[in-house]
Amino acid sequence: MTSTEKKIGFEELCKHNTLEDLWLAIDGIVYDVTPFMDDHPGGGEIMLSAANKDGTDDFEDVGHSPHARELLKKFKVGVFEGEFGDEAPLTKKKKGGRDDVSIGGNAILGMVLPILVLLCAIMAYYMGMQR
Ligand code: HEM
Repeated sequence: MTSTEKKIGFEELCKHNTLEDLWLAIDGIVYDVTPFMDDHPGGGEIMLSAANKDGTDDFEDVGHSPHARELLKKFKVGVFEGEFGDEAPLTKKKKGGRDDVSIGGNAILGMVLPILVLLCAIMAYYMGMQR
């Protein structure tokens, strides 16, 4: 690594997460694999799954050949700096908001109501038999 190398953080990495513009962070190096999209033997789409994160495991899990590793070198744009986040900053969604609570409430109501109806039906049946 030299000091003139471009340093790329998580936020910048996540700005390039489409089929038309894709950067991957593999082993601490960031690669602009956009020109390779159409030529990738595994297809372009599969490389998208390694966007917005440390793509090292995805790359290694496939067992890429030394030829693939050699090819990778020419797409280098810089080195990754900092921490990887859980989600892409631009697509981050709020979790645990009021909507979540109301969805959970409805789900419970949807389960409890049929059980109550069933219990009432069973009680009514037995009360009818005792007469
Ligand atoms: C990290 C995301 C990536 C995933 C998930 C991925 C997945 C795959 C898969 C599934 C294959 C097998 C295709 C088949 O035979 O059906 C493959 C092959 C290949 N990939 Fe990738 N790939 C990724 C990134 C890359 C990158 C960045 C390069 C190079 C720039 C690359 C170069 C190759 C090459 C040359 C092959 C042919 C087999 C070999 O030489 O290993 N891949 N990849």
